[in-house]
Amino acid sequence: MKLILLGPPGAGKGTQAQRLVDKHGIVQLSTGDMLRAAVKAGSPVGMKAKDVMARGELVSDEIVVGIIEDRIAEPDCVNGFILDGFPRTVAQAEALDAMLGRHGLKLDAVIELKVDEDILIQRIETRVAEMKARGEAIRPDDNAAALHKRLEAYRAQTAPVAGYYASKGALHSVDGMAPIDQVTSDVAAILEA
Ligand SMILES: Nc1ncnc2c1ncn2[C@@H]1O[C@H](COP(=O)(O)OP(=O)(O)O)[C@@H](O)[C@H]1O
Repeated sequence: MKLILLGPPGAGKGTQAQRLVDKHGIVQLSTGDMLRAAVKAGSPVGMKAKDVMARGELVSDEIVVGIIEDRIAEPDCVNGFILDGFPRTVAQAEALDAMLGRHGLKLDAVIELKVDEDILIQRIETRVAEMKARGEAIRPDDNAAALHKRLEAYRAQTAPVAGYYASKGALHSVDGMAPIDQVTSDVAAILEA
């Protein structure tokens, strides 16, 4: 199964992706996680991405497309994957179509988690407070200024990606404001259809 989860920061993509991983035995490919790993490792990609990410802006399409193309060719992706945080621009979506075509792969579904914007800031603040309470490291972009930028980047660059898939008849929307288990069953219903 090959899926895309779309939605703004704080929409619950990570939570739902983890449940899909457990249920279907597929892998979660989060470009955010991969980029944070690259930053931590101090690789050339990480060095390019570090400051851009901390500001809450988007890393170049070229970098993330390259990362995803390498990753989907790895053996653990044979059962399928969930793309989380990618594609984040229409150019990335077009590059993904081309790369899937080259690998003879096809997406099963694109699922958008729809959430009111005012709730997002609140959710992320709660997440940060919980992580702090557990003594976990806070992401450098989980501060008010970067968060504002991330939402702005979402509106300007990523919201059009939903339109891109909608125009191909591939987009399914789920109410991301519903309780977590409800979102999970709404997603499951789409995948079973
Ligand atoms: N597909 C992508 N294209 C460009 N930049 C990306 C992409 N995925 C992740 N990033 C970078 O990593 C940061 C964190 O991404 P992510 O972990 O998905 O966070 P969130 O969805 O909570 O904003 C983004 O703000 C951006 O700088």
